[in-house]
Amino acid sequence: MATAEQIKSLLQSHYKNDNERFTSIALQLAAHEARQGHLTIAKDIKALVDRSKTDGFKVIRINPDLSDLVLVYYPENKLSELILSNDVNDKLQRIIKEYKQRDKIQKFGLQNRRKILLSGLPGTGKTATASAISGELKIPLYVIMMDKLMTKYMGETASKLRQIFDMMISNRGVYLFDEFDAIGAERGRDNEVGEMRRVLNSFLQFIEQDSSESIIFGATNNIRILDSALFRRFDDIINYTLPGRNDIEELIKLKLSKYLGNFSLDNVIAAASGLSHAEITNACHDALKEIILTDKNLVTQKLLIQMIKDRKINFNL
Ligand SMILES: Nc1ncnc2c1ncn2[C@@H]1O[C@H](COP(=O)(O)OP(=O)(O)OP(=O)(O)O)[C@@H](O)[C@H]1O
Repeated sequence: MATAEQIKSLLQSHYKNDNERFTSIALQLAAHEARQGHLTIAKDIKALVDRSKTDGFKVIRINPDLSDLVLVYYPENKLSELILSNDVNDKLQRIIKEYKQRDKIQKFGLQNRRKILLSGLPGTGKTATASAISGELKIPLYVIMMDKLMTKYMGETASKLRQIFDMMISNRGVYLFDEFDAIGAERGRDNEVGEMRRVLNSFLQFIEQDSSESIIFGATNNIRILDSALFRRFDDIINYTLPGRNDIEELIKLKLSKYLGNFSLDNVIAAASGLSHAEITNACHDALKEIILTDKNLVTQKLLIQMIKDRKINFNL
């Protein structure tokens, strides 16, 4: 029989949504039963744990009040799939390292860095970063629907925000506030509407008080309009820039892999200069689709440049 202590630990990890701990206690239980000679029950517990690993922990309860405001994902992305500057990569690795060893850090009265502002032009990898961190840490990604929060729930935005911050405690995960400027615009700026000011003040208070284990990302294309009071509430600010020459080359090789023909990428890189990672990715996908539909094996220089130029024309770049 499981000890009362083990059952208590199982319940605690379940309520805290701590899958790693839950699994580890369940396996301890199986070992305990096996030592007692209860081999069938030990085998059953082990099989259940294995099954939950392959099925993934997909059953996550979200407060019904938030079900149309918070989307949940279980990404399997990795940071290595992103082309990032060394500086950005170092900062993200540090978030992962500190998160994984948060218990050790907390023993010294310190906190792992987990409130992060991502800033940069559209399509440079901010959302993809939140997804990759979630995949690396094997915790769910919760995306807050900012437009709904600010429009449909106008008048109750602050109380919804309160519920979202409560959820960070009960559902450990990566929380992404995309288009963060919707909340964070400077208090004096065009938000003479009292409600907007109240929302920002509430957010400042909630993020300051937050002591959950979740990772919070705010993402913005327009950091200059953010209220300066926000900056010190974040543990780090990470700046994303358009890809440089080497980044473009790496990105194209990553996206086209074995379908990239054997030619110098110099002219392609020149054509792609000024485009974001997302636009270059889309041009690569366009080129791939073209060779699939025309039964070709490799993407040529001419085709790739054409797809890049089409993107520039279509999107007026
Ligand atoms: N740095 C990157 N490395 C590799 N691929 C990238 C990178 N940035 C973007 N991409 C590709 O472009 C897609 C869209 O990018 P993403 O949504 O992360 O951009 P964003 O910075 O969040 O843009 P927005 O500000 O418009 O939300 C990604 O899913 C990925 O396929």
